[in-house]
Amino acid sequence: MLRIAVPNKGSLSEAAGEMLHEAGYRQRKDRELMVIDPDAGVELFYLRPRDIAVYVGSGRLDIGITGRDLLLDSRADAEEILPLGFGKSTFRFAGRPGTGSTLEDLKGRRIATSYPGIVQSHLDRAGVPAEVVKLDGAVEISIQLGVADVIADVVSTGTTLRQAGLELIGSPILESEAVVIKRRDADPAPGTEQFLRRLQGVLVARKYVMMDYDIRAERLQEAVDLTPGLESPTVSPLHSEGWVAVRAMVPRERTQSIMDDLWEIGARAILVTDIRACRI
Ligand SMILES: Nc1ncnc2c1ncn2[C@@H]1O[C@H](COP(=O)(O)OP(=O)(O)OP(=O)(O)O)[C@@H](O)[C@H]1O
Ligand SMILES: O=P(O)(O)OC[C@H]1O[C@H](OP(=O)(O)OP(=O)(O)O)[C@H](O)[C@@H]1O
Ligand SMILES: [Mg+2]
Repeated sequence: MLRIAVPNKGSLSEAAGEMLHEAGYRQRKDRELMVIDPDAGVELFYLRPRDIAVYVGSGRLDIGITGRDLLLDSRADAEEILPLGFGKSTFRFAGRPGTGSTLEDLKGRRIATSYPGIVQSHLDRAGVPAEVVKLDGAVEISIQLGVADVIADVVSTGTTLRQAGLELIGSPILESEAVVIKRRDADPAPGTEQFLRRLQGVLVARKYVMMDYDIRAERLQEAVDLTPGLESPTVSPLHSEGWVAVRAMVPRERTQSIMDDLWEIGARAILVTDIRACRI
């Protein structure tokens, strides 16, 4: 069975659970640490997100869901194989106003972070010597409390930084999101392809809707240009002479504007439905 590591807590756990549920995997009850789903051929292990790359990198578990930033910080022998589109964040330096505006301004400073691996590599690459202070969390307050001059942390909405009166320094160190990982340079374990196909199906079902409409045959080409589908739209004859029915997947975020444009060229009976599941 495919052994999969899943976040048990923190920012990624709920969204990862939802995605696995939508992909048809059994959900954990209460706070089970392990779930066996014999029908789907997987064993799910609920672990701290920070530890997931370590388990996968060591080969104890076949694949895992974690954050790109956590993967890189761990320096584990694991690699990203599929981005999942949730848990998005950036990783940034910040300090009190006036601390500096570029990476070079961090020279000789004390930098507090829960991600010392990322920060140290970034400083080494840039040739900027600084002292990295490892904290477990709530790093934004460390400057006020006098243990650091600068912080490096996950920024999502920016609210925490604003509340602490801190300003961003330099450009983003990293753009992160949840990713599927496997052991680096190892052949994918049996069942990996099927797992990825299921998750890709969820990603597509979230990103696209199905659009159906009727159009006069002579305007079909214009309509198909508006709704080219993923490969090619389905076109079927209608009982009424000179009309055809078209069915195509369209990006969810463009649904309304595509309906406006279709209407303008004479499409009628435009219907939009959610895709519950798919394999592309
Ligand atoms: N607002 C956010 N705060 C923290 N992490 C976030 C946020 N948005 C996305 N993430 C991502 O979630 C992962 C961090 O999750 P993790 O469970 O380690 O930390 P956490 O959510 O801060 O939980 P904890 O309370 O255990 O510190 C990283 O990949 C990070 O990029
Ligand atoms: O930009 P924002 O939307 O404000 O989110 C980012 C903040 O959220 C996280 O902290 P969390 O609440 O997980 O506490 P922690 O620092 O103890 O991990 C993260 O470490 C930042 O502090
Ligand atoms: Mg946190």
